[in-house]
Amino acid sequence: MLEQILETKRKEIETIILPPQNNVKRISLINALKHSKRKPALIAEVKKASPSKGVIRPNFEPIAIAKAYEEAGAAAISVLTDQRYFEGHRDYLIQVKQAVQVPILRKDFIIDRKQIEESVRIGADAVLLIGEALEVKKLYDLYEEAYEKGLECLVEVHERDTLERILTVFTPKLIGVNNRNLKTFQTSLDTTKEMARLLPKESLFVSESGISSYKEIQTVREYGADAILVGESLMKKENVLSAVRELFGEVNSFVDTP
Ligand SMILES: O=C(O)c1ccccc1NCC(=O)[C@H](O)[C@H](O)COP(=O)(O)O
Repeated sequence: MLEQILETKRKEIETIILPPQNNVKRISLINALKHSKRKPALIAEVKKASPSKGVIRPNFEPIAIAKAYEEAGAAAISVLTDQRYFEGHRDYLIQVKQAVQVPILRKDFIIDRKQIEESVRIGADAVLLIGEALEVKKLYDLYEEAYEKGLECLVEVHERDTLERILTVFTPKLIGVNNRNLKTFQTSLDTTKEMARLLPKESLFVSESGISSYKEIQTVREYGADAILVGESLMKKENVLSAVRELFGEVNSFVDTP
């Protein structure tokens, strides 16, 4: 599946028309995660659909969702901008950035400098770089390019080998361990557990995907996660504000009937 997505991206890059520079105040994702009141800090995802689940949220209103996430105490918001597989759009990120004060992560398949420039112009604060999608040298070049342009990077890994390869070249400031197997789409928090002990102490650590309960939050916290990235389980709930509170064990999910 990843190869299929990347093939689509390679073709799309040719067609990207860079929008004019959007004058926005850049906010540090890393600082927001470090200083979050919620522990682990929450990166809440604006996600309409996915290759594994199809449409998750038919009634999709990115601005309203983002504002609710912010009100619920999310430290940052992740916006999927891939159109083909996630029904996202770069315009959603532009709109969300204007509507909230928390940092915005552009969640897409970044494989080229042109996408970094595009991310700057649409107002992203950080971009995702996926270890399995890039040669380490290329990943490092994009990482440097992003930082030079004022963006931070979440360097995501799914497999131990990928992490080990990256760490021979550099130490990312922010590392995401993705619990989703890219071949089967199954999620397992064991991935977080297994990778946690390999992570450099100086990197901030995000556990991504497949988190849907307070118990699971406690589990990844025990494994050492500083932050979590959650999409589907929040997007499936009509009221995302109370969905965040439920996820963090603050309100009961049961509604009493008379
Ligand atoms: O979500 C998918 O099905 C997917 C499939 C293939 C590549 C990436 C995919 N998701 C991107 C993400 O990493 C997630 O949207 C993010 O971590 C949130 O995960 P979840 O809470 O499970 O929606």
